[in-house]
Amino acid sequence: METDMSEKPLIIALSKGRILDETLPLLKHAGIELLEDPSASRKLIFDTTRDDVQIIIIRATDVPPYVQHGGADMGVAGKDVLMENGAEGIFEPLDLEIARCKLMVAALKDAPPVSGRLRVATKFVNVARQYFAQQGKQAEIIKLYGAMELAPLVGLADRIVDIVDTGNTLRANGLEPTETIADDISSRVVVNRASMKTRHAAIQAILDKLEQAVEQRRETA
Ligand SMILES: Nc1ncnc2c1ncn2[C@@H]1O[C@H](COP(=O)(O)OP(=O)(O)OP(=O)(O)O)[C@@H](O)[C@H]1O
Ligand SMILES: O=P(O)(O)OC[C@H]1O[C@H](OP(=O)(O)OP(=O)(O)O)[C@H](O)[C@@H]1O
Repeated sequence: METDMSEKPLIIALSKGRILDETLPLLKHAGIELLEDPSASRKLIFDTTRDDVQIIIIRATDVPPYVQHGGADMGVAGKDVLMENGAEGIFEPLDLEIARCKLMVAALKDAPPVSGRLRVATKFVNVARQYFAQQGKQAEIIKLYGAMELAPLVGLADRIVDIVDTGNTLRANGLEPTETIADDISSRVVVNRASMKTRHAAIQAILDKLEQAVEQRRETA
């Protein structure tokens, strides 16, 4: 095992919203707490109660590339984002069991079957392309960055591929799920491959504490 000779703090990448909110209590168990409230700051990099750990707050979809290319040693990302991005160069050692949801295909309620090429609107273009190819269905994938539910309503697409939790967003827009692509989406800890070697002791200690926190929460749930 290589020794960590680095003086640099270990960097953990999180994204604003549910991942930050649900990961912070788990990190607290590892003695890592933010020294300031990120919602009251324009900063992107934050000191923590541990001198050797900093937290960066970036877009959810940017966590994999940051970790992959060493801009962060570790991070937390939704499995959906990891499936879309590809997991080359990153380890995925722990399921935090937070932000649970499904990745589904949806259509207008009672939509007739489509003959020929399906038009599919999504931000998960790689996942969608692969899924419809596996199903042997021809699909034209339309890349959107949000509000996918709108696309079938205005005739932009026949189907969407999106995250579904309660199903409220689909229902509110007259849509219904038609197929499940993945029913086990949750947020995972990801670790840069090189960091896993060079900073193994520090990273493993954090992973162990996070795992304990996940188990404790599971027992009290
Ligand atoms: N409604 C939901 N319920 C539960 N988990 C969800 C829900 N929506 C998304 N998630 C999960 O949480 C992760 C983060 O979602 P979040 O909405 O915080 O960011 P985002 O909108 O995907 O990112 P950004 O706004 O930066 O583009 C997603 O990758 C997914 O795994
Ligand atoms: O099945 P539901 O419980 O309605 O959840 C599904 C919705 O949640 C996500 O959006 P989110 O609330 O994260 O908003 P955003 O993608 O615009 O950030 C997703 O993009 C869906 O629109």
